[in-house]
Amino acid sequence: MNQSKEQRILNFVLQNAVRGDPCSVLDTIDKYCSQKEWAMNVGDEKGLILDKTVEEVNPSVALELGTYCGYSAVRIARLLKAGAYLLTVEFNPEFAAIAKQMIEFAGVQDKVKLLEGPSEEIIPQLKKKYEVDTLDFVFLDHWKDRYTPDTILLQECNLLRKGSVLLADNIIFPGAPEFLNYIRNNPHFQCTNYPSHLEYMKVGDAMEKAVFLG
Ligand SMILES: O=C(NCCCCCn1ccnc1)c1cc(-c2ccc(F)cc2)cc(O)c1O
Ligand SMILES: [Mg+2]
Repeated sequence: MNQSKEQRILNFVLQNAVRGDPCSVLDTIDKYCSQKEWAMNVGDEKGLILDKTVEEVNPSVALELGTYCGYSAVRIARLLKAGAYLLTVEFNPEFAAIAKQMIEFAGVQDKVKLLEGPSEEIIPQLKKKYEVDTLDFVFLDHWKDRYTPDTILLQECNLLRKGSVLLADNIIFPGAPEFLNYIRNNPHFQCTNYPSHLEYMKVGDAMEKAVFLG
């Protein structure tokens, strides 16, 4: 059975990156996806915006929606302080299996909990099943039409506190127009736009940061 693109990306990392070195895993994925096969990792350019936001927030508890191959989970986890952790949600079992191996190879598995399933089912379980109080940081990178309903769900489940930071990928391409309209017109959020480019391409894209005001 011929391999998936995601399996080829993982194999390239296993053969070319340095085990236990998150930066080498990120660089190797970026090399493969810019030179051989495009893939929907947040990438190196938008990755810098993600890095700066994570460093600014310095979260104790972070949530990622949309794990894919684990690139942004490794990117976020490598910056977390001792005792801090990332919960990452992936709907697709094949992607989750790849991401698990990627996260372990990078050596950040002790900081990352990979949750497999639909975000609308997992979010309501975070407090009781995963012992979350509130989330300091949320990275939205899953289905673009889920950004708004899941942001509403996070609020309904009391998972946000004054100062919680949301960062959303793909505001321009593929685009999340309904989310942009929702979040920018919501008095409970303070928004900032970060223009950038679609991963590995010259196409314009952007990230949107939204701080929950309580
Ligand atoms: O669809 C995207 N991500 C969601 C993937 C499925 C998430 C499944 N899931 C996980 C948890 N709950 C649900 C995405 C797409 C593109 C893109 C850009 C150009 C193009 F021509 C085609 C595609 C670029 C991204 O940066 C993206 O993030
Ligand atoms: Mg994305």
